[in-house]
Amino acid sequence: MGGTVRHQARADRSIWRTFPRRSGSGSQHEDMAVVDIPGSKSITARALFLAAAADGVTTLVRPLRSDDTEGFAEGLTRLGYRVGRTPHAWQIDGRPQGPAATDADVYCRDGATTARFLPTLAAAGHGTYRFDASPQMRRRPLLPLTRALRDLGVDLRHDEAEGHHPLRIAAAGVEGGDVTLDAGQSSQYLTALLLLGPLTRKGLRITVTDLVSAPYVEITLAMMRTFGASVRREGEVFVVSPGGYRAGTYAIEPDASTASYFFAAAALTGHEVTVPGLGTGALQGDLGFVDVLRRMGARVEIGSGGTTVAGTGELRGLTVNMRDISDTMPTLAAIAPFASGPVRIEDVANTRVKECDRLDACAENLRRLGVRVETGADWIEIHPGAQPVPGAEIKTYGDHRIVMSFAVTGLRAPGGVSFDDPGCVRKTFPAFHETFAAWAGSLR
Ligand SMILES: O=C(O)C1=C[C@@H](OP(=O)(O)O)[C@@H](O)[C@H](O)C1
Ligand SMILES: C=C(OP(=O)(O)O)C(=O)O
Repeated sequence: MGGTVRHQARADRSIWRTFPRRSGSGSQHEDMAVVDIPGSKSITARALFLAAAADGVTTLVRPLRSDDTEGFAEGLTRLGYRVGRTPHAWQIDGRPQGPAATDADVYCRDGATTARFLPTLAAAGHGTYRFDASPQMRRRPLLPLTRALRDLGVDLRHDEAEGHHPLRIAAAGVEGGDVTLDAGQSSQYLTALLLLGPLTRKGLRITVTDLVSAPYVEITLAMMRTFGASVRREGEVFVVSPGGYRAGTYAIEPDASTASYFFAAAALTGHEVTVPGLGTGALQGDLGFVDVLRRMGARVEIGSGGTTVAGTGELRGLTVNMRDISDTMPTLAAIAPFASGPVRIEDVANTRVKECDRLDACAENLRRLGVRVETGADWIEIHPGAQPVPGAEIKTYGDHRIVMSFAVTGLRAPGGVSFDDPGCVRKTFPAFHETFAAWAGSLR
């Protein structure tokens, strides 16, 4: 897709014209919307791994259908697993079959969950497996994980750059035992090892020296238990028992990081949005983004059936630590120019090793929008100015979150925003532009 998509403030029926006044309880908003958000990428990826590793046929209900998860499912097919699809469910047969089970080439596309989780599934098998990924994913690190796998006796070689794809594994099962891991750059290293634990002969005892994105590990632990594994945490040590996984039926909840764009847009424009299926009991830490919006002045209700965010006309500046929810850092950076004071986001060094260097990408695009911004090794500070934000072409760096975040900015920028690569949203939300434009257009 070329640079044809544009998200723009509406001059005729402006969605940012006036903010409803807050008074009393309940909703005073004329403008209400319910948005169905596609399934969680992180939960779909884990569910695919767990289903493949389980002892029978598993049905995944409402999996995310996007490039990352299609790539994960294709990877499983390459490794000899049967994946059946209907529009709303995928069925995975947990027994790899045919020659692919012992000799396979897997292409992980842009997906770090695929590129980091699938090699550990392969390591638990018996055969020769080669993994490669897109240029974007090849640049992203995985050395702490591959080092830990080698420490556990896995015969693993990086074919080109040490600690990066492509890599090959001559697998003969994993005995298990003690291993130490630094997950200060990515929690996905720890998730990959945890998922492997029940497939080893003796189980795993993983000592973690540092950890970012900790709520993603909670998702992993919860889902492993649902699939019948025994795992416990003793401070910095994670103890996983052998015994494999049980097949079953698993329903995927909506993606909380994706929902952040709609929540942020509501807070920014003074409208109200409800995302069903993502409420109390949700597994994903990124739902915590609504607490940031609440601190800024939005009204937030998290109920058993879903979450509602309503803009109040107030969008206060703040300082916030986003170590646990850093996928929503660009969402906050993109609405920060409209806050009443500076917005400082801290402890997000790992966002520099995502699909792109997100601190630099946010700073670059905010500057294109005429906004003053400063960055450091692990922080960004955005200074709203007195002038309106005119709009700009956004440099995406092939990063879906840069596109989806700055689409929100476009709702308040009279000149709107356009993108050099709008299609990169395919990674997690192929229908983003249509869905977002239709939703924004429905607001009065
Ligand atoms: O485990 C997961 O599904 C994810 C963990 C996070 O990555 P890091 O742990 O690398 O921060 C997050 O950014 C990514 O989108 C998904
Ligand atoms: C960082 C992300 O993806 P991943 O690490 O799974 O490729 C993301 O979706 O923002």
